[in-house]
Amino acid sequence: MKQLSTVHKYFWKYRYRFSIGIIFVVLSNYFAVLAPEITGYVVNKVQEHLPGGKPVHGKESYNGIVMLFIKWVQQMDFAKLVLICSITILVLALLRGFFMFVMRQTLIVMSRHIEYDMKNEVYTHYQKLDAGFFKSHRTGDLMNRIAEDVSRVRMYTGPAIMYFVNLVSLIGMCMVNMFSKDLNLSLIVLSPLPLLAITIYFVNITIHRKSERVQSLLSDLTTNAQESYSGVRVIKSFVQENAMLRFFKNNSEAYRKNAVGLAKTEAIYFPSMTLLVGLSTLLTIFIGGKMAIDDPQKVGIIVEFVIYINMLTWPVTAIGSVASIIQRAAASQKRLNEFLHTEPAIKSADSKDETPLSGNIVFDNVSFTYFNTGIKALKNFSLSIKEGEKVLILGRTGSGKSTLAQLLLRFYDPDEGNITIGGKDLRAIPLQHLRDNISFVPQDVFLFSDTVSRNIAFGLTTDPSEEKIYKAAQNAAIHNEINGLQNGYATMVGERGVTLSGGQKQRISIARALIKDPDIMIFDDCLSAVDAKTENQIINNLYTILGKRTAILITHRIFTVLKFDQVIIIEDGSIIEQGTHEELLALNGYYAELYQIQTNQETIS
Ligand SMILES: Nc1ncnc2c1ncn2[C@@H]1O[C@H](COP(=O)(O)OP(=O)(O)OP(=O)(O)O)[C@@H](O)[C@H]1O
Repeated sequence: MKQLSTVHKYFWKYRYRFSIGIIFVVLSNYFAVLAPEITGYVVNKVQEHLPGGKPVHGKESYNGIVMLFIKWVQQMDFAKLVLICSITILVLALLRGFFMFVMRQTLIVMSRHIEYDMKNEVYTHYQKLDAGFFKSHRTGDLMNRIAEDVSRVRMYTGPAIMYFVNLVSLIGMCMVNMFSKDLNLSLIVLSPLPLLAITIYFVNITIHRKSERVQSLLSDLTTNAQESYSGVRVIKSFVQENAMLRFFKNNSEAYRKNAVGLAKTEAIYFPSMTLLVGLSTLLTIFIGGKMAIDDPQKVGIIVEFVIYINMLTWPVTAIGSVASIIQRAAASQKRLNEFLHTEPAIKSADSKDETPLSGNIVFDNVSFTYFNTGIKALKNFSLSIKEGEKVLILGRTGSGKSTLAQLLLRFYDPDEGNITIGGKDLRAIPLQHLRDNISFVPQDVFLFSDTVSRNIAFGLTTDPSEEKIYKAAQNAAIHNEINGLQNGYATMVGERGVTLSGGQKQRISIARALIKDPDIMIFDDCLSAVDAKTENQIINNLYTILGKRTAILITHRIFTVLKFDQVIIIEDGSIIEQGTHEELLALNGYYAELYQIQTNQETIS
């Protein structure tokens, strides 16, 4: 419960709506409890008119408004009295219904506003967290928090609060009326209700546990099916259809068993609830009936009590569900709090310094270990890149090349040593300013489910002109292919759109970086899926585009078309060779060997 105090700020935010909602709940119940009193009164009047009926002289206590109503109608003749009472009961029901409607309109709508605010809060927090956080949390888990957990907390901020206020006010009002009329009868007929509430609470917990299990099995089944569809080519080529089918059948069987178990529990739940409610009504009729035989003047009260018991049934059954909604919401809020209290490991500098960053990048004795795997990706790494220099970074797979780029963009901070740009430590530069000034083409291409042109313009704050988009695409050697798509630049790509080849995606990703037009550019192995001819075309274009910019090109290949000021060879997180193309050839090491292999291949092809 303590966990839920985090959402109370929202109740304060929507305090007017919240207070009006509570008033509506109370009003709807107030009109509801007037009806049994009038019914009791009219039943007494009917009893008096029956052959052998006795006049009722009891000093029944009525609500103030009901007393005034009785004073007004008791002068009327019998038929008119019954008619007016019936119309009044109908009007009270309508009033109750109206206030119930506005109560839902205020409290449930408030909970939807809170849900919206919470989703925004969670989403905004996701945006602030660092790359390390996303590596150590499963995407499914993160999605669950923003969808499932927020929905469960909404159930607390809306329905649970509404049912709770409803049941407290209705039970309170009914009890006041019942106790003031007959204390003993009240205690007897109300006695099964706590038992009903406790039973429902425990059954609800069981149902919840079972449905959680069914939910998780369903999610396994869906993942299983989804992997079978997306990996269909691997499954078929390895002739594993039967094995996959067996796996699916096992998952499916576990799901079936648990779903049937849940259905059985639910099948017992509703009839037993009705039975317990029926018991209360039966008790009222039985004991009240005996009392009415001894004293016919009590008939009105008995009828009133039967109505109260029926009225109380729903709120009492709701006690159990409200308790379990609150429990679930508390568990979900705990998960949300854990995450909302996670401080981003990478914090932006508290400075407004926005002096242009154009080069002079220095890695000074930098070491970095990935905390989740313990892999030391960079070891005492030192490198100086002057403004305007073009640097080629080569090395075997896993040698630490991408880590270098990620440290420069501050996805992570080094464990030891410093990285500076223009003499300023990265940690002293506002994060947004740093990233705005660097264009990065990552190794893993990601295209959003949007049009080609919007994917290219993604990093810009204002909509660029068509010409600017075309220019970026031309420089990335993808313009003609985009024009060849059915809807050209308006073609949808990503999950919902057309299937682009790996090389096409890489080039759209390059165009996205080029259109940003910053002073520092990093290309991380972004030509791996492009054929040699297109690769040459892009490299040639880069030669012109890069101009005076500082550029780092990470790759597995040597590009002789572009003249690099420095070529760096990394091995196991440290520099093993460094110099110009000519210097490294003269060294006769890794670079020379790679150059030799590449030249031989090019000659053969
Ligand atoms: N997010 C990560 N979490 C944990 N370990 C990582 C992570 N990223 C990379 N590593 C490890 O750090 C080492 C350096 O990886 P890095 O990606 O920098 O190499 P690379 O030279 O860019 O490789 P490639 O050429 O294959 O892209 C590798 O051993 C890799 O397994």
